[in-house]
Amino acid sequence: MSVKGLGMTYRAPVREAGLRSALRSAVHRHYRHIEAVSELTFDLHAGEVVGFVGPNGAGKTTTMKILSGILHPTAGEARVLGQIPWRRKHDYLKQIALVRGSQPIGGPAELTVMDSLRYQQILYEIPKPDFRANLAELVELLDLDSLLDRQVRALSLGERMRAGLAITLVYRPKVLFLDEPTIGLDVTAAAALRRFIAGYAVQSGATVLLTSHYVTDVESLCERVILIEESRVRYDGSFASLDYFDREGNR
Ligand SMILES: Nc1ncnc2c1ncn2[C@@H]1O[C@H](COP(=O)(O)OP(=O)(O)OP(=O)(O)O)[C@@H](O)[C@H]1O
Repeated sequence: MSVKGLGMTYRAPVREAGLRSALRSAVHRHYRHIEAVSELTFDLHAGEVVGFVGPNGAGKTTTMKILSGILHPTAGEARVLGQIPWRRKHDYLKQIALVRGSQPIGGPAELTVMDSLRYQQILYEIPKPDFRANLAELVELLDLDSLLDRQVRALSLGERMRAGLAITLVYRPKVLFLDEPTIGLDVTAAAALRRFIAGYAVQSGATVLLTSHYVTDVESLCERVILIEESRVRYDGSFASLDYFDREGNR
């Protein structure tokens, strides 16, 4: 994966409070430009697990959305698996995944976990034997047996995260963007998830870019860390030499 001079400026409408301002802004719209990501440059090698850290609003989620093809950047270049992410080629989307801890499962919440998994099988054209093998492995690693016939809407946050990972990983993405995977989880669930991610990365050889505000996640999973502050890369190196968490605490 290579990212060169990546930039993203959002154009957000500005509106003051009150009815008069609302009417005025319907006629004359004013916009504010927000530089979310600026001149971002880094390379990731295949199979690396890299931490992507920084304070709230630094631009981490925006970067992940660009690299997973959800957003079109306003500047710069990126190649992931030899492709330009925002072209959203079917072949590209089949090989990558973005999992957000705040929203681990997309799609209708009325479906059961098993239905959602089957839906992925169809969507990602996973051959039956592969689907069966991948599923069996994920069910065991994520302790999913009792969740398969449950509706997504009725799952707790921790259960939703486990199910969300299975739904994503069942198609074996080669590149995984994990955005705050342990957010809101209790200590035991977070530790189990970290063990799973570490094991999955080694066994699948997937490249993982992971954001987290928790030092334990980054320390236990990532030798290398990229620190982004105010939309720019401030540090790219070993976790051992990073002083961000000492300075900022577990944010
Ligand atoms: N859709 C949007 N429209 C306008 N501004 C946005 C939009 N999404 C994000 N931003 C702004 O872009 C900046 C970067 O946001 P982003 O979500 O990428 O940060 P982050 O590093 O992931 O933060 P956090 O740690 O809080 O999740 C912030 O100033 C945010 O307010």
